[in-house]
Formats: sequence, C-alpha cells, structure tokens
Amino acid sequence: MIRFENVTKVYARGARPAVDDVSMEVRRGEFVFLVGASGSGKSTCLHLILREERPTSGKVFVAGRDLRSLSSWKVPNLRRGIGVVFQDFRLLPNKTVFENVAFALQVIGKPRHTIAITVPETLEMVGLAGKEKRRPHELSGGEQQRVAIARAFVNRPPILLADEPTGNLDPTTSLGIMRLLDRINRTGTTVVMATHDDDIVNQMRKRVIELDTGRVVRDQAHGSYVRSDEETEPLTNPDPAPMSAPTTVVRRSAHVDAAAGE
Ligand SMILES: Nc1ncnc2c1ncn2[C@@H]1O[C@H](COP(=O)(O)OP(=O)(O)OP(=O)(O)O)[C@@H](O)[C@H]1O
Repeated sequence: MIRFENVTKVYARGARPAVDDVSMEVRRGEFVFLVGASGSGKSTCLHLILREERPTSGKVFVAGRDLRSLSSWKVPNLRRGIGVVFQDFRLLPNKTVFENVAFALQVIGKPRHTIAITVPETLEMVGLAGKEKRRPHELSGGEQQRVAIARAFVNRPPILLADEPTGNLDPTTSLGIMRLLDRINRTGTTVVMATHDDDIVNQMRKRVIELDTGRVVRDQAHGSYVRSDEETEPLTNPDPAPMSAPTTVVRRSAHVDAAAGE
C-alpha cells in the first residue's frame, strides 16, 4: 500500500537529512505507529506519502503509484484516497460539525443526496450523533478530534494518516480516539500514525517503526514504544489482514475497553 525505497529527504542544502535512506513497506490493512524523538522525521514521512514533499532521492509508492512520476494534476486524486488527522484538529471554526464533515465531500463534488446520507452515518460511527449542529468551540477536545476523524474518513479513503492525533488530549480521551482509529482500521483502512504517546503505543501493540535522526532503527510487529529486551520479536511478514492475530485482538481490546471506560 505504501512503500519507501531508499528515501532520503534533505530540506536545505547542507542540512542533515530529515529522512535518511529509509526503506519500509506498509501493507494494505495494517496499523503502524511511527515513533521517534522530535525531529526524527515522522512528519516528513507523512508529507512524502501525501506528496506535499518530494524525496531528494529514492522512491515513494502509494497504492501502486510511483509518486515521482505522478503528474501534478493527479496529486488531488492521490490525496482523495488519503485521510489525514492532525494534533490540532484543524476544523473550520464557523462551520457546524455537520458542515465540517460535509465540506470534505463537497470539495470533491459529491452530490447533495450522498452527503445527506453519508455525513450522519459517519458522525454516528465516530460517536457524535446528536451533535451535528454544534460548532467546534462547543465541543471537547476529544469530540473535536472525532469530527476531524469523521472528516478524514467520510470519503472512506483506503489510507488514514494521523500525525500526533492524541497530542492535545488526556489519556482517557486518547484511548477513546485510539479505539475509533482501531475500528476504522478494522474496516480495511491502512492506518499510519506518528506519535510520542508511549502509553497508547504500549497498549495497542501494533507494528512500530522507530526513526532516529531520519533512519529506521526498529521495525517491530506488536511493538512497544521503547524496545525492551523481552520484545525482540523480529518483524517477519506482517499479516495484512487486520484483527487476524488472536493474541493481539485480546490484548488490545482488553486494554482499550477497560481504560477507555466506554
Ligand atoms: N519544511 C521544512 N523545512 C526545513 N526543515 C524541515 C522542514 N520540516 C521539517 N524539517 C526538519 O526536518 C527534520 C525532521 O522533522 P519532522 O517534522 O519530520 O520530525 P518529527 O519526527 O515529525 O518531529 P516532531 O515529533 O517534533 O513532530 C527536523 O530537523 C526538522 O527541523
């Protein structure tokens, strides 16, 4: 679904690479955490997937497309297939919850009747039924992030990128958000999430790719935030089908359900 082949990104001549000879592959339906210290290159990887940045060398493939040879006029189509969620929600403050989500469909020309059906369905899925008419400032941080997730997912993109989506939220609210991203992943959507949230990574036990000054220093199935000696399980052929590893299902559900209190 997403493949980096020896990707290096240098922003300014003479600067050290933000991403340094990274090769990795994320398969359809996977859930992957990108972790690493501030400045290690996580957001740059997401920008490269969206073709908001271009590699200095190496190749990025998304859904079989080589982004190097993708013409500019096809970039909006690429991005249509990639939902994005940010730490700071980025909602339109003067629009209602419904309008914020509907806007994502309007800009890609979806007809009104489709919007009238899809938006309420998606708001229900993210747990915001009944709050359609509120404006962002009338919502909690967790609710605002749910709106942002609804907006990112309303078009059912095959890929969802999340850049620190729990960075502004308390631990319990964060778990609710993770539970939602997990549900979205179970629909078959590939999720790549950059995060510093060690609790979340430790509880979810998903694949972890760790960057250090732009280089991949760990790629581990069912990893924790920091590699520990007991968890040296190598990444071998991650199963592309989500929810298919029974131990993962039990551990993740138990943690998230208990802690989210939902
Ligand atoms: N647009 C840019 N122009 C120049 N340098 C940049 C740009 N964006 C990022 N960088 C640099 O690239 C490096 C990697 O940054 P990046 O934002 O990808 O890291 P990160 O791991 O996402 O960090 P954080 O966790 O703080 O968000 C940093 O040294 C940063 O200063």
